[in-house]
Amino acid sequence: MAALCSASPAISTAASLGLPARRVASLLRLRLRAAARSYSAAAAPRDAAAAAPSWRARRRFAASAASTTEEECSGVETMIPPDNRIPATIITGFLGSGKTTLLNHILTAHHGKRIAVIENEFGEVDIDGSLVAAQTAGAEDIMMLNNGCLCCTVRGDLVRMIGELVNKKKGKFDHIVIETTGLANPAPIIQTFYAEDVVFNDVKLDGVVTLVDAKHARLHLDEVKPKGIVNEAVQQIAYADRIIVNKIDLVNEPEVSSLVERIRGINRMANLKRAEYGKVDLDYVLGIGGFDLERIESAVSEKSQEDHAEHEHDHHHHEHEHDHHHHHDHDHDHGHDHHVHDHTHDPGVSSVSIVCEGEMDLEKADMWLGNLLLEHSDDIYRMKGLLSVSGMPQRFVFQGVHDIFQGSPERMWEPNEPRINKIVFIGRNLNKEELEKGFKDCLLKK
Ligand SMILES: Nc1nc2c(ncn2[C@@H]2O[C@H](COP(=O)(O)OP(=O)(O)OP(=O)(O)O)[C@@H](O)[C@H]2O)c(=O)[nH]1
Repeated sequence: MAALCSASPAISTAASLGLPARRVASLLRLRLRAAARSYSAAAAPRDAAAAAPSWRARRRFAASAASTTEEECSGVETMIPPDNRIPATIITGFLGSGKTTLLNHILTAHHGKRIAVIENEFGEVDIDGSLVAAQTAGAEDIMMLNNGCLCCTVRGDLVRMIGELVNKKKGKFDHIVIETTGLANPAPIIQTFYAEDVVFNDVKLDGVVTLVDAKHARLHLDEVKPKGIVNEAVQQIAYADRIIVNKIDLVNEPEVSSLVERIRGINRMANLKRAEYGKVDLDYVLGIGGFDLERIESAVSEKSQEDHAEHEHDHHHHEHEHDHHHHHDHDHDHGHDHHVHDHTHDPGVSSVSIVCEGEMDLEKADMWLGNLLLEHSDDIYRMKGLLSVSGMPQRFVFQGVHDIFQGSPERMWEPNEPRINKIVFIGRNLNKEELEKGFKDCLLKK
């Protein structure tokens, strides 16, 4: 097997490299194994300058996995190397949910960070007055993207702007905040951070913050779109690391709770807070490391444990709701098999978390994950996991966004620590039973 020789955890974007399907299939199968090998066989960079070329190398995982030989790798790496790139936060949320209000809160608060802002106002020529005020108050630089929506037409502009910021102003700001239009699907914006060298080498995605309008969100979430058209309100929640249910002054407590439950059905990985006028602690939205491997545990641990139990409840609840909304026109057997029902109707966007004890067979897990992503990467929006791999003294952590995959061994297992494997998926048409079976089939048989 060809080995990846990279100092950093491996990232692959096989499909985005435009490779033929068969080649992509074999490359995807190398993900876990190559990531594990790159870790154990390569030397850690000592500083940011040394780290820079390896970031490039690891994103080109698919290409280098095929061309690098095992003998070229040397040294032993014992931890995930530091990432000193400039963090960037994406603020998203439906029209009028409070994105600009949150941005102003960020810019006017005392946090000592110098923030550069990229604002995507669809079709608008000028920034609104409040933002100008905020600029005076705190923003290091405000750049406008106003020729279209970030998620479709202006990705090139975003890349150019980030490049410009980095080239001309590096050292003058500590954080980039990107406010998207209310109709943006965050996926292509997230992918920009991995797909473009200009961005990837100097800037890292810190997190996706999604504002949800407590008063109007349900309307947008329930909107049935024509086949093949994404519901942006759902997508924005699905990709979030942090969710702010905003404008709670406009609704009563039961309304908020039912909305929170609905949001949890879509995304169980994100933290969620309720707010008025976007007023949240700044460390809730900045410096969150939503895509950092070393923070995987917090995304998949207690929350997913506790969510796991809740999920069962939600699952029933949603199906019940679904039945009543869409099937008045035929008789409904409420006593029928739960699982059969699951397969006959589109469950939409949801989260699935799986926890199991035991040791994973790396070959099997690699094959399973490779095939899963090959067949379903369009539907798997985000994924995070922590594995106990047979023969590996460290915990193996990974995360992915569609076909982008990043994984690495992390800290050592403690002597008496239970060997638990956890994986959380957020995506469309997720089949929990199938995923659970596939994951558990990768366990080493005793
Ligand atoms: N009552 C109430 N109004 C709010 C709250 N947060 C924001 N608003 C108001 O809601 C309106 C829309 O807020 P914005 O921050 O402009 O929302 P946005 O998401 O940036 O809007 P678009 O850019 O048009 O998508 C403004 O008039 C805000 O003052 C809140 O918590 N409660």
